[in-house]
Amino acid sequence: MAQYTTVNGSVALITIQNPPVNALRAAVREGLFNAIQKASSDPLVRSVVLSGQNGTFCGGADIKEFGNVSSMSGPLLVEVFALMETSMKPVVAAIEGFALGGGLELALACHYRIGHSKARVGLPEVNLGLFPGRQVIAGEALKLGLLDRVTDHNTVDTALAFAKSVEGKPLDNRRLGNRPCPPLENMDAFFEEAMKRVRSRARGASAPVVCVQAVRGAATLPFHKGMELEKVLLGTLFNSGQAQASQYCFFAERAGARWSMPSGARWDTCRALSISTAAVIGLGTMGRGITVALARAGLSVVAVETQEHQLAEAQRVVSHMLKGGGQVSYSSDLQAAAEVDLVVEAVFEDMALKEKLFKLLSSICKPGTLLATNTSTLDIDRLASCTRDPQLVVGMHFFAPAHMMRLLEVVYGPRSSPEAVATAMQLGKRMGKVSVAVGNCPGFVGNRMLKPYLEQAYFLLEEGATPELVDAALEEFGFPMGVFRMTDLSGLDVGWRIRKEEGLTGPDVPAGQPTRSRHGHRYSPLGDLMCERGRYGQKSGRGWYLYDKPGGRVARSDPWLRNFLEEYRVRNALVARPIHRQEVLERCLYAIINEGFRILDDGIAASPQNIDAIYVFGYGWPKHRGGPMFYAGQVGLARVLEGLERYHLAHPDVPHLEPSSLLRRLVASGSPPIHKWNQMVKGHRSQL
Ligand SMILES: CC(C)(COP(=O)(O)OP(=O)(O)OC[C@H]1O[C@@H](n2cnc3c(N)ncnc32)[C@H](O)[C@@H]1OP(=O)(O)O)[C@@H](O)C(=O)NCCC(=O)NCCSC(=O)/C=C/CCCCCCCCCCCCC(=O)O
Repeated sequence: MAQYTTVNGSVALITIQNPPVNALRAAVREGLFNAIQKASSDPLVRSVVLSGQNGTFCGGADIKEFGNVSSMSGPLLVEVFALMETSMKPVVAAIEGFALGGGLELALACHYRIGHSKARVGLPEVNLGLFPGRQVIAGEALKLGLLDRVTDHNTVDTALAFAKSVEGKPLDNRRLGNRPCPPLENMDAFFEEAMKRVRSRARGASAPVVCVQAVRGAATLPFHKGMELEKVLLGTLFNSGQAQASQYCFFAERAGARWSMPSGARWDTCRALSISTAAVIGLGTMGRGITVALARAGLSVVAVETQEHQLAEAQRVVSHMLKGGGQVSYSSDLQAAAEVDLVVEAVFEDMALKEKLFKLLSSICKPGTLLATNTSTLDIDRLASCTRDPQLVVGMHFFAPAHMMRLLEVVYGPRSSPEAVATAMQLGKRMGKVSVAVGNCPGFVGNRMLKPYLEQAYFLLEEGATPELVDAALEEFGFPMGVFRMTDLSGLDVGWRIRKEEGLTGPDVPAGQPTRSRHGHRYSPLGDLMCERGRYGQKSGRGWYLYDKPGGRVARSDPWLRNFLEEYRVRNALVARPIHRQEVLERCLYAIINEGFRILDDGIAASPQNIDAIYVFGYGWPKHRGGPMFYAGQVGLARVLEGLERYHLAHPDVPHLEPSSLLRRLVASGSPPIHKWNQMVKGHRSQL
C-alpha cells in the first residue's frame, strides 16, 4: 500500500501502491502514516520523497469509502497530513500523472512539490458534491504556487536529488499551516461578489456555495480555525443527499463501459473492429459536430453532403472548429464512402430517406464497413434490414452539439453483432464520450423518456400554466433550461416532424379525429399549432418565447402566446386553474421516472445507472440530483408511486401516468436500494 525504500543513503522513498489511481483508502492511509513515522525515527534518513506507483501520484480519497463513512477505519487523512507537515525532515512530493482532491492535499502537506510538466493537479471534489474546484496543468500550478518546480525529466529522480539538496534546511516557512494568506483589499466585497456569482451558476448545488464559505474562512481565519470551519462544512455536505448523488454519478459515468447485451455478449469478451477511417453523411448541425468529434479522435474523415451550397458552408464551419487540426476531406459524392471502415449517417430524420441511403451504402461500401445511424428515434432494425450485413448496423445517437456533448447512446438492434457494439463503444471512448449501450425501441432511452416529460409540460399549459411557470420550476430544480426554453433551442419542428412520422398530426390523421385525443389517449396539439404558425423557436425568432431576431438567444415573455393559450383553452372548453410548482415538478419528473422503470423492465437499458448517465450527460438532469432513477430512490419509491397513482386518477386518459409494473413490484417488495432493482426486472429483455 505504501512501499518504503532508502535511496542515496539518506533519502526515504515512499511509493503509494493502490492501482489504478492510488486512491487513499484505509490501508493506504495506514501505510503512509507508518512510513512517515519510520522515516522520522530512522537516524540515517535525512529527507523523504513521496511518489505514486505507475506514473500516477494519487487520485484522492477513495470515493467508494464515502458510501459508509461510519465504518471507515485507519487514520484520517488529516492525521496523515499533520504528521507529514510537522515532520522535522523535508518531505518532497514527486507528482506524475495527477494529484487530485485528497491527493493534492497530500502533496500540499509535503514541504516541497516537484511536478512533471504533463501532470495535472486540482481539487475536483465539487463534482462529487464536496468542495473545492478545477484542475490545472503543471505549468499553471507552478505559477499559482501549488508546485515548486516542474520537470520534463524523471520526476522521482529529480525529487530525490532535490530532497538531498534541502536536507538539514529549516522547514518552518515550508509548512502550509505557517504560511499567511495574503490579505485582499475589500475582502468582504470580494467574497460577497464571488458568492453571488457562484450561487447563480450553482443551480441549487450546495458544494460550490459551501466552497466559497470555506475559502472565505481559510482567507480570514487563523489556520486551525479555518480547518475547524472546513470540517463542519464538509460534514454538512457529506450528510446532504447531494454529495451521495454526485458520487453516484461518478460511478454511473463509468458503469456504461461495462456493457452487456441480452444475448450475454459483454464488454470484456468482445473485440472491437479496427477503425481508422470514417465517412459522415449529411452535414447539417449534427453531421458537422460528428465530423469534428471523429477527427479530433484521430480518425481520417470524409464528410459527404450532396447539396453543394451546404457542403461549402459545412467545410467552412468544420475547418473553423478544427482550427487546422484533424484530417477531413469533403465530397458531394456518396462513392467517397466506398473504402471507409465506418459510416455515420446524419441526414434528415426521415425513415424513407434513411432506408434509401442505407440500401445505397450497403452496395457502395467495402465488406466489413460498420454502418451507424445518428437517428434519435427511428427503428435501427428496419434500417439494418435494408443492408447486406445487418449485423454491422448500429445506432450512434449523438447529442447536439455533437463535438461537445458528453453522451453517446449506442443502440443495438436484434441483429447487431457484439463486435459492432464493441466498436461503437470503443469509438465513443476515443471521442471522450460517456457511452451507454441501449436496446432498440422508439426514442431508445433518452428520447423515449423525454416524450412523457414534454407531454406533461404541454398538458400543464392546457390546464392553466405558462411556459415561464413550468420553466422556472424545472430550472429551480437544477435543469440548465426548462422544457420550453429547451424546445425553443432545439427547434419545435423536430418534434413536429416526428409526430407527423408517427401519424399523430398532419395529413395522415383520419378525418373527424378529436383535436385533443389520439388512439383514445389524451393528446395536446399545442406544439403542432405553434409550428403551423411558423413558431419553431429560436431559429425563427419566436416559439414559446420571443427572441429579438431569428437565431436570437435571449428569451422574453410573449403576450401573443398568452392570448394564443387563452383562445386555445376557450376553443377547447378548458378552464385554467392555478398550478403550483410542486405539481409541475411531480408531473414532469415522475413521468420521466415512470418511463425509466418501463425501460428497465423492457430490458432496453441494462441498469438504472445507465439511464441516469444518459439523463445527466445528455439531457441536463442536475448531477447533484443523481439522475432520474437515483432521484426516485431519494424521494422514496412509495412516494413516487403514490404521486403517479394520484395523477393517473385525475388524468386516466394519460397512460404515461399509470404507474409502471416494476415500480409497483419494487414498492411491494419494500423499496430496495437502487443497486438491487435489477433483481426485480422481468427475466429477459424484449426487443422491437
Ligand atoms: C483522472 C482520474 C483519477 C483517472 O482517470 P482515468 O485514467 O480515465 O480512469 P477512470 O476510468 O476514471 O478510473 C479508473 C478506475 O478508478 C476508479 N477511481 C478513480 N478515482 C477514484 C477515487 N478517487 N476513488 C475510488 N475509485 C476511483 C474509477 O471508478 C475507475 O474504476 P471503475 O472503472 O469505476 O471500476 C479519474 O478517475 C478521476 O477524475 N477520479 C476522481 C478524482 C477525484 O475526484 N478525486 C477527489 C476524490 S474526493 C477527495 O479526495 C476528498 C478529500 C477530502 C475529503 C476526505 C473526506 C474523508 C471522509 C470524511 C468524512 C467526514 C464526514 C463527516 C460527517 C459527519 O460529521 O457527520
